[in-house]
Amino acid sequence: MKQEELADRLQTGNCQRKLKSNLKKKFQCVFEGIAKAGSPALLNQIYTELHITEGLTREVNQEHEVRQIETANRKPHRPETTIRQEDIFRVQHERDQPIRTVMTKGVAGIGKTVLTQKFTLDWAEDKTNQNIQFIFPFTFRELNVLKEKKFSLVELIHHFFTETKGISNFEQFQVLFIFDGLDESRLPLDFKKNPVLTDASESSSVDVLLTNLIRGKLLPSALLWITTRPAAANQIPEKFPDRVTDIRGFDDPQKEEYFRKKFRDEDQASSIISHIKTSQSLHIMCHIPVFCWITATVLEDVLKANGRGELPKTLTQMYIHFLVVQTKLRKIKYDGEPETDQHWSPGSRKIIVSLAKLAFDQLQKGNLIFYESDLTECGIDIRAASVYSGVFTQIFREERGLYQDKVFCFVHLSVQEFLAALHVHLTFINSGINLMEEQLTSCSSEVREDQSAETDIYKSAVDKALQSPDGHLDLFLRFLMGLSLQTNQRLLEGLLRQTGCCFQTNQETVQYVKKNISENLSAEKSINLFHCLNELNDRSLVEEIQQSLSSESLSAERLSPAQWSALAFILVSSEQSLDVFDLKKYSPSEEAFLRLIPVVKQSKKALLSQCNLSDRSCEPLSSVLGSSSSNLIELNLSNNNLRDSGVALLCAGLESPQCQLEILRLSACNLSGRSCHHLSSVLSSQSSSLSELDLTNNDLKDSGVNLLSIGLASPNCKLETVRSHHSSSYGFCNSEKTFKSSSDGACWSSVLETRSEELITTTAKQILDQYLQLDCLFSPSDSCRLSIDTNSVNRNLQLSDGNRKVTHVEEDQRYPDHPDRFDWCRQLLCTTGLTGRCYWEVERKGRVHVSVSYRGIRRKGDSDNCEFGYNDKSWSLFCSDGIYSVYHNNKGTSVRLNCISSSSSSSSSATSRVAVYLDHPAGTLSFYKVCSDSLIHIHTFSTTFSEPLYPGFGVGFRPGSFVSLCLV
Ligand SMILES: Nc1ncnc2c1ncn2[C@@H]1O[C@H](COP(=O)(O)OP(=O)(O)OP(=O)(O)O)[C@@H](O)[C@H]1O
Repeated sequence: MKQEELADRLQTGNCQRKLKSNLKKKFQCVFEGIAKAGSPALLNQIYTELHITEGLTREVNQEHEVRQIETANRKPHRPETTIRQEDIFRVQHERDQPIRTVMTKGVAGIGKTVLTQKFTLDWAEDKTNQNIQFIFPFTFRELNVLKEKKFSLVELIHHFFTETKGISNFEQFQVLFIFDGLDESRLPLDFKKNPVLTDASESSSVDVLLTNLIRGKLLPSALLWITTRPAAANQIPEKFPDRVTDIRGFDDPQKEEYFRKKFRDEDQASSIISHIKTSQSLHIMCHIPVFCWITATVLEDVLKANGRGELPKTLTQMYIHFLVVQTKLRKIKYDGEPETDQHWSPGSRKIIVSLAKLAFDQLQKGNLIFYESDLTECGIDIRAASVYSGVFTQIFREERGLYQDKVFCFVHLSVQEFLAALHVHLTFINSGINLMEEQLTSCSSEVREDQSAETDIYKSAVDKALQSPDGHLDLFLRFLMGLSLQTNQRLLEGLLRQTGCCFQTNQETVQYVKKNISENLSAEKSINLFHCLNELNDRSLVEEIQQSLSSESLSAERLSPAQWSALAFILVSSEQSLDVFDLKKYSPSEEAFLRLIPVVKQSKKALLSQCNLSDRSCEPLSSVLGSSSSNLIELNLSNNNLRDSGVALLCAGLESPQCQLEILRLSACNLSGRSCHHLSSVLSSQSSSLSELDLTNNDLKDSGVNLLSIGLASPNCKLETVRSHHSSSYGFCNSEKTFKSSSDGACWSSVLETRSEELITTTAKQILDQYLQLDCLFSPSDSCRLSIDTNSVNRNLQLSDGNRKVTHVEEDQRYPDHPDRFDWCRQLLCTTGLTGRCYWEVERKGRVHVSVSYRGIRRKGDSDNCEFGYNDKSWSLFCSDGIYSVYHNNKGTSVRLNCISSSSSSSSSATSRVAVYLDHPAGTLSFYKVCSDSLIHIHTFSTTFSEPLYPGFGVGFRPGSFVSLCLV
């Protein structure tokens, strides 16, 4: 080796060692606001793994066409990949292209900065990624300050990392640049206009250096890692990042791990964890690490006070508590005063008021690091600032800048955002000035004390936040909304002069936020406005989200996984009851289902029928069923292509001792007898709570029923109702058979009785035989006697036979006018709205509609809104001679009956019988043709009925057609 080369190597080694050593010093302690107080937290000790996933695509700033192609190409089954921190640049498969640029997105406080620090520390400690020779971690905060200056890339490196001054060419090394906090960037980053720069020794603005690094023109061999809050990600054109990752925060075990690491005392950690679990919203909120840290601080205080005081539920409440705790600590520590409820001394009030002003002024300007001059501008004396950072150690901090000059910042950006909102609020309360108006100088801001002035603040804050291209006012807006609630203001008593944001103002703000949601916003902006509604404690938040998704103003198709989890977070943390989860109200898709699993887990009843689910959904659903925190009691999975493989997965959860499920509907799930094997084992498991099982419209065959009966015969089986539908060799042609056990002596009793006896000798076949011999199709208690609502009968329908028969006639009948009367459609309704399980039969001749309808169906005129089956309020079977079609919401399907008996009455003069079985709670409506000894299944509607259903008939086609109610 030549001497020169050797010298170079030594030089490089030296620089690397020094850089590693300095980075180790810089990052081994994580500043959690306690550094000054004496016991810095070691990053390696507190670092808890985060859930990081590879984002499928960027969802922002895309051309319309590109979006369409991308949506079409997106493979729905592509599994979500979890990435470990140290593998952020590692390709998944050998054949994948190398990764040069990674963009990591994550909401405020999710741990982006800490993640980059941990990555760098592990490298500096020689643990990971040793193929990289130099890591240069930059923050946009620091780069903003150099906005006006000129550097070459090499000079910029030397400027921040003096250790590497001996190296003038980095091309020969594997270098990684980290740029943390793109959302904080004040550089224009104009990729269209900035000139191309390829020479690392040529001087230019920091902005040009950065755009060229990202373009790959400058130092193309270097790796780049950019982190950002999601709303600001669109500053980098989509084509540049080779990988986009999302930080999803802590999952439940990681939350616990965080608190166990933070509180070394096991008892203290356990009681903090169990405290958090008592509040659903707090527990959910803790998936964001910065909230874990704030919660830890707040709860430590709550526990000291023997658990007194209400737990914070919203973000604003959390930060208010945090501020109060800090003020209390300051009072005890520095003023030496005893702990009382009066923690706001004039001194602490003054400090917080000044810091809040500083926070707002600087946030407006986009500054997150402040110099002495910034502080003086805000009226803060520099000596006072040092004192503030010394006493409010967990709010404000003093650091040494590059040249050892003093710089200040808030301990976390979210704290600055909270205090900025507090300042806007305080200013209005104290002086009536609306700081959110366009001109921000106090002399030009109008002073208005009236109520509309207060609403104006919130409206203009919403406008401003929506205008911000990088979302830098998003969190601020959430806090401002939260502070408008009186309940929250009360928590700040002593700091705030009591105010009165009245209900009216609150409602107007809510309406304004909703109006904006309905306008075509980006997903990020909509989601932030949902957060705002949550802060405003708005009760219609859940419907608002459902409406946005179903009206496509928030396109379910284009939401990223992280955006879905934000929605799930908002839904779960909203105080609204989510007892019934109806997936169709959000988006009837597997994607939506998988993303909203936390909401499913919280609900008691999950309606997932006809939602395009496959066996892919069954594994996560199974783990919900098996989880001790799941509330699910009823699950409707009917009409999804789950197949046997799905049911097998589902059964693992059903067999779990934690599973509390009582009702399971698997009608038309493409199941064969194989599913029965698994279900049977669930039924015989001791812990199973299943009392109702619907397996209709599956091809179980005799062998399946046979297998099922083994479970049914188990002494552990708690099943009371099972519905199965099978074609069998026992003579039931494609018919549905309902077996119901109840104390009134219905069909299943014999099986159940047998079950309680000595079963060891009873074979499944015997049991099967027993119940197939039972000759009843429905429980007698289900049959119901209908009577016609005479006020609804159309004048061309004649009543006879004690009002049990209606016949189409030409001459008008003399019925009085009535609002309920169908004036044009030849229809009628029955008197009673049905909500349970009901069975009825009618005799018919000619072309008739046998229907059910909500009471609200239109009665006047000839529109689709009146006619059975042509609107969303009614479901109908149209029977002609030997022809059947079913209709709902203007969609018709004709049904072919394969049974021989179906052709027996095809003559137009013949009458025939139709049976209807409504299971309102299960959401099924079945029609049958009645043969002499059996029912022939025609069609089953599977849906969710939201109102009572009224049987009705349409006899509209030819005089002489009739419908007559039968006595069953
Ligand atoms: N992996 C982790 N383990 C333990 N604590 C963490 C972790 N990540 C973050 N934290 C805690 O959360 C706080 C906020 O994290 P961080 O500053 O990295 O968030 P961020 O995503 O960069 O936020 P912002 O977008 O607001 O800048 C940290 O100060 C630390 O207390």
